[in-house]
Amino acid sequence: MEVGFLGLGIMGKAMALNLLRHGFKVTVWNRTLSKCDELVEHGASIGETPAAVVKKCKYTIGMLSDPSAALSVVFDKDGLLEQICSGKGYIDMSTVDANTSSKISEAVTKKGGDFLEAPVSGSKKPAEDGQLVILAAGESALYEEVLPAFNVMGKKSFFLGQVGNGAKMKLVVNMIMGSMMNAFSEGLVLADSSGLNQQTLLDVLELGAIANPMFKMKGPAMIQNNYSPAFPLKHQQKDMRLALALGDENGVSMPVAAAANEAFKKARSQGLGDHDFSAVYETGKVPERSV
Ligand SMILES: NC(=O)C1=CN([C@@H]2O[C@H](COP(=O)(O)OP(=O)(O)OC[C@H]3O[C@@H](n4cnc5c(N)ncnc54)[C@H](OP(=O)(O)O)[C@@H]3O)[C@@H](O)[C@H]2O)C=CC1
Ligand SMILES: O=CC(=O)O
Repeated sequence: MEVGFLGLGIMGKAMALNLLRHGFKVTVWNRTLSKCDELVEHGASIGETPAAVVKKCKYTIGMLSDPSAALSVVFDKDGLLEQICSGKGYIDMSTVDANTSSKISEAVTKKGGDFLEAPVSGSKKPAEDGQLVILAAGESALYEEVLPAFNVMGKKSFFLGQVGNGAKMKLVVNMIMGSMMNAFSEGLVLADSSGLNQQTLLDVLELGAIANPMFKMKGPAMIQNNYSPAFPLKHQQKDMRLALALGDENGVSMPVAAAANEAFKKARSQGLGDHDFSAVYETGKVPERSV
């Protein structure tokens, strides 16, 4: 299967490499074109523009940072709309809101193409290991056609019905994750400030009812102040913002998520946006008390 891939950031690079490793022919494009070089070393071809990629490939996948990037590769000059047509499919795996996804879907289908949104749950390591959870919605025939690619990138794919449902599911999941990360950070600060050993807290958490892979993976790095980015904080804040907007649309009160969003915003204003989202821990630290 020949697949186009737009967006070679933390996730896109790992996902495209997995496709190459499993024998897919992959044509890649990235806004910063030099990021394509490593993929070319692994056998990928380069498309000079999103339109050039779509011209060459029956199926094209997008993995872009946010709604504005997702819209840009579709609607801007040399964007994929210039070449999408009947017989071709676009699969947007970026985390965006349902409204963005619907705009893209309408434009693609108006040109005769097929559209699927397919955001993913799972971070850098699951992307590298082909262990993502794929939350697809849109054209069901396209879903069936691209399952071989999903099976390489993920451990489980869900088909959730009409366009928008994948985006919403992803935002709900990440709203919960971002809120949990803030509770965890506050717990680490409270343990430290009240004279407890943070590693012992991690050991206790690991053995109890709220043990989870995120605490286990992020905790040891956080207490070492290591925030090497797997999931950039700026993207987590974008997801909180979009989830809160979804809450607004549906009249759902979300005070916990709203507080978490404020903490992520504060972290961004402190220059932590490109660090891992666990760097929100820094915002809660108690300054050295003067005696
Ligand atoms: N990292 C993670 O753990 C996870 C991330 N996600 C979601 O996946 C998506 C990608 O995340 P991730 O790979 O971490 O992000 P990165 O920030 O590492 O990569 C973002 C990508 O988007 C491109 N991009 C940004 N702005 C534009 C633009 N205006 N036009 C064209 N391309 C643009 C970047 O290009 P350039 O290289 O030129 O900057 C880059 O390829 C996001 O929606 C994120 O929320 C979902 C699950 C997990
Ligand atoms: O979107 C981030 C993730 O870890 O999932």
